[in-house]
Amino acid sequence: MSRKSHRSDKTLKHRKSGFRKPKAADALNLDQTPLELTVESLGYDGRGIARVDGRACFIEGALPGELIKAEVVAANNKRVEAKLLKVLEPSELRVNPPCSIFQLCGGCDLQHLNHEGQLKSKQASVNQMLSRSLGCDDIPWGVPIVAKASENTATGFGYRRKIRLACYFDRSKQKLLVGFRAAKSKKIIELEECLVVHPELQAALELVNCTLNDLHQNASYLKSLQLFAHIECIADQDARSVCFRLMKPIPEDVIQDMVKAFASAGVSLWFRVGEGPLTLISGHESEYQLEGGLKIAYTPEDFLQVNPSVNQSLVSEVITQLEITEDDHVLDLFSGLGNFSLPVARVAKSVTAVEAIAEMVDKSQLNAKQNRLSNVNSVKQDLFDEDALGWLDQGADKVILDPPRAGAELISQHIGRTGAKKIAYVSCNPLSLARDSKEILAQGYDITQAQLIDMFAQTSHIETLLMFERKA
Ligand SMILES: C[S@@+](CC[C@H](N)C(=O)[O-])C[C@H]1O[C@@H](n2cnc3c(N)ncnc32)[C@H](O)[C@@H]1O
Repeated sequence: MSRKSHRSDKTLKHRKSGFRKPKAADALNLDQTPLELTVESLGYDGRGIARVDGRACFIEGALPGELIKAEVVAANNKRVEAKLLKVLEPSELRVNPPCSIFQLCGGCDLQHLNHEGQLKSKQASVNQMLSRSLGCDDIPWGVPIVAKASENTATGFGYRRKIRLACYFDRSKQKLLVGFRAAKSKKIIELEECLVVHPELQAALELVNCTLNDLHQNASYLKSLQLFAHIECIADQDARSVCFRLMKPIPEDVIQDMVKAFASAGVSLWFRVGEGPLTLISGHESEYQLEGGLKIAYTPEDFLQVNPSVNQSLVSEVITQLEITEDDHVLDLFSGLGNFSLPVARVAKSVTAVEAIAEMVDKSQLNAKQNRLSNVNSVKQDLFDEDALGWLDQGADKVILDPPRAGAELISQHIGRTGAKKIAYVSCNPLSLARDSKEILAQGYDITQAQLIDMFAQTSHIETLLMFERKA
């Protein structure tokens, strides 16, 4: 390809994304590029933000307080995108990323910032979004919710209990490549070691890699490997399981060899073939434990909070902050397998757990039964549907909201109908949290505390707990 045609491809790319390749003489005065910039803050996507000609300039890999040299790669009237060329004056919070594939892998994007800096920057980012949406600058921040100090997860590594691995059969190497997708690409980064995964999950990962490529090298086996779409691995101190998503069925002798290898390592084996059912091939359904001996059974495709130690701290914090008493009826919305409902039911008079996925509703009810809790009522309901408002009208003393990234807009607009004194909102998306908080305040509540939750250390993902109390 000639240099000319290469350039025109790039221009097209910028037009498609809403950005254009800036010209040297435009308002940005880009004949000065590379630019020297002072980074002001960290965006909620983990990129440093500086100002260029009054516009926000986003720079991957740059940290607040740093003086950097950067080259503009795209711009429009409101924003500029720049590539980091050199850090001239590093932040004192900058560290060498310990992972050898940090630059390639799309998994962690904040390993160059120390753990304390990650918490501070994430809090500043949520604070800015809430302040803007609510028109106030006095959000009452409490201490972040972190892993228990006694566990090795306190440093923000070795915590993750669930990952999805992509698969691709490389014909030239006659090998199944298993790993994470590269940043902004479909390329698979082969994964031998991942520093954020739980040690038990690391062991399961090694088993997957070795087993698949070492079982046989004959043509029929290699053909089977081409049918692997992706793999879910779940493991922590309580259980280990691996679920293979297959495009088509694979031969019985291959399955039997996999069963032997996984059974001898104590890992439960699951398959889902095409759109068929999730099937336990060998081993048993897993469960994780919460304080007080509570056991929550799950299958590999169920939603699980990824960081078990931080999850335990979060569950305890929600119960404490809600000040649940034995007289309380609690509404747990977006309740999953009962991660909050079950520990809350130990203290409260009753819990209504509402969740959209039928399998999880059934498991939540079963989990309650197996933990001898008779005061949990698990119901199936799409909480984005107007019908859901009927559950609010039944009333509650306390409410837990733990929605997916889209948030809980409809519920927030009508939350006052519950008459609840206190609400705990657990959010994995600061944007929908800021939007929904405005609705909750309009329903007659105040924010009494905000806490950052250290659920996703080393990555830019942000989890927040916001507590609301009904105005007197
Ligand atoms: C962030 S998870 C929280 C689950 C649970 N509270 C926990 O701690 O494990 C969000 C849950 O909301 C459920 N969900 C997603 N969309 C929903 C909807 N429209 N209505 C009800 N539940 C929904 C998901 O299936 C998932 O279980």
